Amino acid sequence: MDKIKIAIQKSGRLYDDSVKLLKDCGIDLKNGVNKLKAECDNFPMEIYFLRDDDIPQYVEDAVADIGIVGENVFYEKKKKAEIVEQLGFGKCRLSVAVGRSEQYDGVDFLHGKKIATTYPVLVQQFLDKNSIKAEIHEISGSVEIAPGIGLADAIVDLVSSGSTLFMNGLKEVETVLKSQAVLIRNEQLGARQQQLLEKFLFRIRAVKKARNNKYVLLNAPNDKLPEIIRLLPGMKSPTVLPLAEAGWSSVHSVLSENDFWDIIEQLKDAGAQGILVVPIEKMVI
Ligand SMILES: Nc1ncnc2c1ncn2[C@@H]1O[C@H](COP(=O)(O)OP(=O)(O)OP(=O)(O)O)[C@@H](O)[C@H]1O
Ligand SMILES: O=P(O)(O)OC[C@H]1O[C@H](OP(=O)(O)OP(=O)(O)O)[C@H](O)[C@@H]1O
Ligand SMILES: [Mg+2]
Repeated sequence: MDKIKIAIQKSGRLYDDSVKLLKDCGIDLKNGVNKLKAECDNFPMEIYFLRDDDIPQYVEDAVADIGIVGENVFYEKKKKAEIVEQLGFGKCRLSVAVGRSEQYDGVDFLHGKKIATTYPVLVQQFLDKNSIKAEIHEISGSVEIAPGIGLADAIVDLVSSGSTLFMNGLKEVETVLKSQAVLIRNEQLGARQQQLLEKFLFRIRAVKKARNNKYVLLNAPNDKLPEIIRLLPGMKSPTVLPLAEAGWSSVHSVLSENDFWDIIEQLKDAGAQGILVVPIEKMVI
């Protein structure tokens, strides 16, 4: 086959960001409503829409060459596939939670307790690592309700804002795993699929870099330029262009999202004016 086959979630937390990533990579998928398979005009890729739990198995079996799935599911399923890239979305953590009124003072609390979860493998690993013996009660959803209805003493489930725990009278007490969406690949890709994966990865990295950076334009009096340039890393070094008004320049540069607010404040203090911040669509270094 001359195409690379990718499996993504059919609907749920990862669907929108997975489709957006493909689109930002310039891959136009033509999917009719409710279709479980999509093709693309402008990249040799076929897209399968699946339950996220099934994606690692499909990738191990080479039904799909690559897939997008949460690390939580990837490590729970223990299938033969390889993580190739962290994708920066679907960020959450797999955590232990107990009733808000419980007096929790360490993992020993879990000794002899009943723990409800959708992640028995990861929970067992966590218990073994901490030498805790507890009973794991596997359920397939609505885990947060378990302590309230007497089904379990604690739960292990995904948390991001914490509002589901809060609404169910629970508190988060331990982190079992930090997770985000990852791109996984079959371990024995054919030469053509490997080549297409590398092309796709090149685009993903350009999109990720662009998302993590901003393009900054500002005006500055020429006598302040040395200090302002010192604050700006740029891809190589900042661009400096003269303004129509004598004695002033326009400075252009790229700033990482993480350092952004700190550096903007310092730029203002150093005499920068009219600071504009613009999103970057793609970034290739
Ligand atoms: N609250 C959250 N915030 C961010 N990411 C999350 C959150 N909850 C889950 N995720 C991530 O998104 C993945 C899919 O979550 P979702 O709740 O859609 O799964 P699901 O109900 O099992 O879906 P499916 O129908 O495909 O089996 C999770 O495995 C996890 O990696
Ligand atoms: O900490 P929070 O921001 O509240 O998020 C946590 C919730 O999000 C996920 O469920 P989701 O809403 O995806 O529904 P699901 O249980 O049907 O998968 C997860 O299973 C938690 O229940
Ligand atoms: Mg699922």
